[in-house]
Amino acid sequence: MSAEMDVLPDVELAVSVRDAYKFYGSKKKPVVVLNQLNMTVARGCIYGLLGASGCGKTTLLTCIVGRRKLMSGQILVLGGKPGTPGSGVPGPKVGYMPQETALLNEFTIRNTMNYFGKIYGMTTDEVEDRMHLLCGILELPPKDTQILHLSGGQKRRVSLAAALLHDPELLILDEPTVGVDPVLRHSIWEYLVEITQKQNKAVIITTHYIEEARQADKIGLMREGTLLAEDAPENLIRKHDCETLEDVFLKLSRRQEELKELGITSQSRSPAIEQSQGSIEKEPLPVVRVQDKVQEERKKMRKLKPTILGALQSQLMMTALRYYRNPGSLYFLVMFPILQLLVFVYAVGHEPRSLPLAIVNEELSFDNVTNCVGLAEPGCDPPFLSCRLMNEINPEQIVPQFYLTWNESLDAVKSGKVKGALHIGPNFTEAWKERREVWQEVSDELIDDSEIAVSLDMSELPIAQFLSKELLASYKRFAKQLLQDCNISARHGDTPIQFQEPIFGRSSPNFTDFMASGSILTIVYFMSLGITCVIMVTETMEGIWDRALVAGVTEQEVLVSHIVTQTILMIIQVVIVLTLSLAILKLENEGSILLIAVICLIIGWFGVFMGVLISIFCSNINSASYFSLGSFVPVVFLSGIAWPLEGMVPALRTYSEFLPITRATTTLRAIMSRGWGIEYPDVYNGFAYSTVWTVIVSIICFIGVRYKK
Ligand SMILES: Nc1ncnc2c1ncn2[C@@H]1O[C@H](COP(=O)(O)OP(=O)(O)OP(=O)(O)O)[C@@H](O)[C@H]1O
Repeated sequence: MSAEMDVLPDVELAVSVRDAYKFYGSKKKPVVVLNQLNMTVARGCIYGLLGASGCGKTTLLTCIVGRRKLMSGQILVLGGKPGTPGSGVPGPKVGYMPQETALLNEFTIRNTMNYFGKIYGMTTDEVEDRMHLLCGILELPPKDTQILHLSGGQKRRVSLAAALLHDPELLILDEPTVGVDPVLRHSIWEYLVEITQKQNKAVIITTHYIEEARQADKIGLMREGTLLAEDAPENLIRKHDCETLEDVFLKLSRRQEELKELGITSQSRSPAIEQSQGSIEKEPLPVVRVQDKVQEERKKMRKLKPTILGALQSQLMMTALRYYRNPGSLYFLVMFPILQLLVFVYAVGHEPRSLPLAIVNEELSFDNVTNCVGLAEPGCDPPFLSCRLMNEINPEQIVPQFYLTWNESLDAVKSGKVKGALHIGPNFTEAWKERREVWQEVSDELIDDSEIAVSLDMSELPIAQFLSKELLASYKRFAKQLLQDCNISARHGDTPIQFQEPIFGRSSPNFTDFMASGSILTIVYFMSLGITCVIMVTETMEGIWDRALVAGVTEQEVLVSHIVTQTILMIIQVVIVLTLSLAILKLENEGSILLIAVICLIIGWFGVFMGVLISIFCSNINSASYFSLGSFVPVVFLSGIAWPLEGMVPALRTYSEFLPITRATTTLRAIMSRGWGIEYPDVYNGFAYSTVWTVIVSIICFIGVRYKK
């Protein structure tokens, strides 16, 4: 058989498949789907491909349109090998209606036709003319009806119209009449007969209605990856002495089983497969003239050439309509970055407030303890110094809860009622006075009496640290004031380390400033990644991606159109995030807004390409979501966004510093907090690293997109 392929292809053959072999899975455990299959489809012929579910029909059709490759064997379509330059397949020569409707719910019928028309390179007028014709033939609802509101059968007809839109030479229809009522099914067949007979086009059609296939000129009966027979329906019925095609199929299936039991594989008996040789003898079918306009239309159609511009226009139109008709998505696009930023700014990094602290003041009776009102007298010799100390505690930050004994206060800490306990002994004031007088010879006992014991719940580190800081500050204020009142320099009460005005940042920095740069980049990165990934996986699942490729646009061209569209969305989000964080929330920024915007855009692009990469390897939304969500925690914790890199285990730190978001975070922090420009290594390193990473991932995407599932 393959020798036949070496001679010049028969120009009257629309499709010729020889010894097609294909399996899914690994070489070790192959699931053979096409097994030395031969098939011949002439021009001017309707070829009905029949077979049980799962026998490999769709796989065969996708190989014919060039979307899948055979492991061995050959396919010629309209004289060329699908997928080779100049073959025109995939391309406008072929019209493909996949099994799934492959339509966008957000579109109207008109939008759908314009979308595919633009991909094919048709003008708006050409699309309008063809749409008008096809709407009549396929009895489509009004053109401005949204796909979402169509029934299953109506959607299939719109999908069929999309396959017919550009008037292709070869039509490949995977179950076009499912869910279509008998009357309309009849008129669809009439139309197919019309275009094959009058325009010499070829149609390959799969259907589950075996008797419907009697209207085909030739039938291929497929089972377990091979064709059991291939001939005109009447010939098959006559040859096998059956009454219906169904009987023929059952008879041939039984024979295949018997041959299998005898150990005769399809490969060894391939030449014996029943095929009609030479031209197809066909009974003239009772053709009802649908419309002679078809002929005129065809003359009007010029040679179409899909372009990247057309793909881009379609992509932009699709994205705009998706957001217009889906307010939820628009909300996600605009409001999510705003919400995320607001949550970050108002929830992270601020000093804790209203922390309950158990206080045991043995200097006072319990009644007096609860309020030191009137007891915190000024001067060098006040009666209750402990009340002076209490007054220094900021009640907005620390809420005192008074206890009688130290044990009771410790129990309160253990039971979680308070965050810590503070103890002032009965001789506190006396001890302080004595300390002041006998400064040189202070005994241990005196030091004990003047000490304030504090016991904290250290399980919540930030709170414990904050309480320690606040209590130390309160003590300092108390000590300094007392010294001042006693005419001693307040500086004696200070620690000998004096912190001057900071070189960068604020005197009392908060964690929000530290995390701001990383949070801005994380929001930009994950929003870009998420949106790109979801849109690309959805399009693949909806069959839109495949349809665009069958129309003749390359994977790379579709990818470029996606990247341009996603870039527009990403720029919108960067503008939102930066306006909110810098202009409205006024996060600390000492640097150039241009540099901030550029690093955000680079990370946004990195997110877009990572989204593309995930969509290449994940064939459904679930796995893509798991992948995206799973990468969130490592990115946040490894990039030094939440904790300084200096605090990481050394090996992990080396690895983290290699990551693009880590460098970009350091860069953005340097720009925003220190006002550094591009001349500083911390700044240009981040730009260089994230750019190189983005370029590497984009190259992988452009190569890998060919293998997109
Ligand atoms: N991408 C894939 N990976 C692995 N197996 C696959 C893949 N696509 C299809 N198969 C398997 O290959 C076999 C043939 O599938 P195919 O879709 O070609 O059958 P079909 O005849 O078109 O079925 P139906 O009439 O139900 O659409 C099935 O067993 C299917 O599970």
